[in-house]
Amino acid sequence: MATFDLYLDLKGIFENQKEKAFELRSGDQQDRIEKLRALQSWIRTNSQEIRDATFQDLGKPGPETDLTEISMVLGEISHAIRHLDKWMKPKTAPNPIHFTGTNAYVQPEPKGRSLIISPWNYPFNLTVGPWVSAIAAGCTTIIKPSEFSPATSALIASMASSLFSPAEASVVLGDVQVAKRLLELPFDHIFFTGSPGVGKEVMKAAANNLSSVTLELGGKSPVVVDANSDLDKAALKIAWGKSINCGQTCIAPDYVLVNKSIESAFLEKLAAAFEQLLNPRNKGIRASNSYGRIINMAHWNRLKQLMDNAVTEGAKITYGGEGQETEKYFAPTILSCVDQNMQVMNEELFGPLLPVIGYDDLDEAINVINGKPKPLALYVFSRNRYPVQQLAQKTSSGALVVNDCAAHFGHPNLPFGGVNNSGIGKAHGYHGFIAFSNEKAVFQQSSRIDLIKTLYPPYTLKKQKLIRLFSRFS
Ligand SMILES: NC(=O)c1ccc[n+]([C@@H]2O[C@H](COP(=O)([O-])OP(=O)(O)OC[C@H]3O[C@@H](n4cnc5c(N)ncnc54)[C@H](O)[C@@H]3O)[C@@H](O)[C@H]2O)c1
Repeated sequence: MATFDLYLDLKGIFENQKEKAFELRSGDQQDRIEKLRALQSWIRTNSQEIRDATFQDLGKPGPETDLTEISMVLGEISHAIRHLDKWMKPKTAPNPIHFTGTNAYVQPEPKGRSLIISPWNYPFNLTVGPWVSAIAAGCTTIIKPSEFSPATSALIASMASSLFSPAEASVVLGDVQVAKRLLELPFDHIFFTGSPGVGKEVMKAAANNLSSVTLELGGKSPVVVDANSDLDKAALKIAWGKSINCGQTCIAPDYVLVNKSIESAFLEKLAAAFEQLLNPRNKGIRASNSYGRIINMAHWNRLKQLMDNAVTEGAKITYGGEGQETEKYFAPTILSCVDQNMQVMNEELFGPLLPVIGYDDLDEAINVINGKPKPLALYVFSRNRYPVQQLAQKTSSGALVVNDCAAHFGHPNLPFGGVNNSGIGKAHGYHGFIAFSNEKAVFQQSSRIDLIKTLYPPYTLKKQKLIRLFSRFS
């Protein structure tokens, strides 16, 4: 397979996958497992190249790449290999009484030709992860990774070309224009990971062909810290969730709502937690080899402007606040005295800024959360059941995580995804497999007992009684 550049014939690449997509419908489990094993082996052999590429793109520390990019994808692959047999099997649909004698089951079949469009923040994980699901489901794939993480995107292109024919998997390198042109094609499924704004564009384009979509989007994921919580643990976990990839994580804690009775203690512990994680030898976080960089100057400037704007409007920087432009270094920064109307509370931060707002009553915190679009994740730290139950009942989010941050991403059996503005559809494990599969309903009438036939016209009195009887069992 060759790597494709900007203005090559995208339609040609798409057409070239038609026959293969048909061939893959045969549902050869062993064939899919062999492909997954080949991918697994390539990743294991080339893990240093992956580390180098993500370092080049985002200054990601090697161990962070191991944890959040490589091991996540390897986990996704081994989980798929282990469970593919079960996933591919038809699932019996139990018969109600009037279907007695029929055979009904759900047979997952590959949707066909799929498109994966991915972002720059976890450029390996969020491109190859969905691709694993597409392979497991038996789809062909065109992949458009982000233009803002060029080293990792190029590496993925070379991985694809060494493992697959272009008829099965093609990586198209390019920008928004390329993505838009790809979206004109009648894919059977589009798996998009990115911002809610672009997600809307993707869904509009998909509507022209009625292509199904999985939209893995972003937003503002809140954290609620209850008065009765383990503050040291909460601070450490929030600081970790925010410092990984410099906060450029879709499920990073975006802002914290903390009970006012513990607000000042929490602010101190949060600052101490950042120090513990990123500055243990007191040489400054900038010198830390455990902290990455902002993707580009446009995002660095966006974050600086957000921080300056908050300060101008009365927020206080209680920790951090410094940066270094040429290195694209931006310190983890805690903002207090934050107001709901500030810009930092009204757009996804996607960086190391962390506004902290005190609340008196849990309902106040719930109202803040419900005043914004439904988040991808909602975190709550508490020793009590009551606040957790209240948040579970009164708010909606892609995930509810209690006493931890971001850890749910790695759970192989949980669906990963948002709700409305934070996403449509789910990823990971079985849920990813299903995203790329059509759950075909198969219904086979019995040649011996056919109760359905007894309901056909003419509607004699006896048949009317029978219909009424059956409707009681429906
Ligand atoms: N839910 C998740 O799993 C998840 C994971 C990571 C990031 N995100 C979200 O992604 C966003 C950050 O990533 P980003 O800046 O790369 O997102 P983005 O939406 O700007 O870009 C994502 C991809 O879409 C392409 N694209 C951009 N504009 C397009 C358009 N008009 N039409 C078609 N394609 C277009 C880009 O080239 C890129 O490949 C954040 O909002 C973050 O929360 C979500």
